[in-house]
Amino acid sequence: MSNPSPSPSAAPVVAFIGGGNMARSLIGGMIARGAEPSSVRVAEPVDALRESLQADFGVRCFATAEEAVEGASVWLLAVKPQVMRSVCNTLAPVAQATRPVAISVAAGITATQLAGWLGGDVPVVRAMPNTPALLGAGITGLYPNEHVDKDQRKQSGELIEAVGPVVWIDDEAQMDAVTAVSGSGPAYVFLLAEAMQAAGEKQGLPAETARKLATQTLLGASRMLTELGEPAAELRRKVTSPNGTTHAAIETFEKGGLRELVDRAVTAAADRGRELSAANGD
Ligand SMILES: NC(=O)C1=CN([C@@H]2O[C@H](COP(=O)(O)OP(=O)(O)OC[C@H]3O[C@@H](n4cnc5c(N)ncnc54)[C@H](O)[C@@H]3O)[C@@H](O)[C@H]2O)C=CC1
Ligand SMILES: O=C(O)[C@@H]1CCC=N1
Repeated sequence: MSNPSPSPSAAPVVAFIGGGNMARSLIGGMIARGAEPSSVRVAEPVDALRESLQADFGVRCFATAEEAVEGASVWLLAVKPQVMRSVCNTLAPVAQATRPVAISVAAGITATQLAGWLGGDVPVVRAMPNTPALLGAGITGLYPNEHVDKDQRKQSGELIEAVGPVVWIDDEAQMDAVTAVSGSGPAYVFLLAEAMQAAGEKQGLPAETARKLATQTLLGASRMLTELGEPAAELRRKVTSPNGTTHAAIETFEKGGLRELVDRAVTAAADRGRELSAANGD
C-alpha cells in the first residue's frame, strides 16, 4: 500500500547551536507539535544536557557546532549573547559555503553583528521567543535582515509558529522592547506568583494551598485576557466591587507606584538589550 503522507525529509534540517533553557523550550514545543526528531540536530558542550535532550526528544546531539550544522539549512543560534561572536566566527566558513538562514534568539545582538560575524551577507532572522514555547504557548517577535528571501521568511515563521504565534517587527530597534515585554515577561509573572504565594502564606494559608490559589488564579486570568477579547482594564473593573476587597488591594498597588515600577523594569530590560549589543562590538 502506498503512503500518501509527505516524506519527513520535506522539512528542513534545523541545527540548534546551544542546548540550554531556550533551546529546550523550542525543541520540546517543535517535537510535541510533530516535528521529526531526526531533522533536529543540537550542538551542546555539556554532556548532561546533550544526554537529556536526546533522551527526552530523540534529537541528535553533538559536542560541537561544526558537527551539528552538517546538512542543516536552518541554524538556530541559542547561545548566550556573550559567546555568540566566537560561535559565529567558528561557523563563518560553513555559513559562507552553505548559505543557511541563521535564526538567532540572543537578546540584544543585532542582525548586522550576526551577519558580519558569520562572514557577511548571510540571511539572518532575529527572534525573541519566550519559555512558554515549551508548552506551545510562547510568543515570538521576528525581524529579518535584507538577505532573507520570501521562502526563508516563510520557513522561519513556520518553524517558530510551532511553539506559539509570531509577530514580525519592521524596525529592528523595537526588538529590545519585544525582549523587555515578552522575552523576559514570563519572569515578571513568576515573580508575581512568588509574591502572591508568600502573601497568602503570611495570611495563614498552608504553602501548598497558597501556591494552588495563586497559580490557578494566574492561569484563569491569563485565559480571560487571551480568550475573551476584553481589555485588561475592563476585566479588572468587573472584579473590583466599590469599596470591596479588590478595591483595597488595587488602591494599594496604585499608591505604591506599581505602573511606574513596571515601566522602570521594562525600560531597564530594554536598556540592557542595547548594552549587550554595544558590549559585543561590530
Ligand atoms: N531563557 C529565556 O527565557 C530566553 C532566552 N533567550 C536567549 O536565548 C539564548 C540562550 O539563553 P538560555 O537558553 O537561557 O541560556 P543557557 O545558558 O541555558 O543556554 C545556552 C547554552 O549554550 C551552550 N553553549 C555554550 N557555548 C557553546 C558553543 N560554543 N556551542 C554550542 N553551545 C554552547 C551552553 O552550554 C548552554 O547550555 C540567550 O542568547 C538568550 O538571550 C531568548 C528568549 C528567552
Ligand atoms: O534574560 C535574558 O537575557 C534572556 C532574554 C529574554 C529572556 N531571557
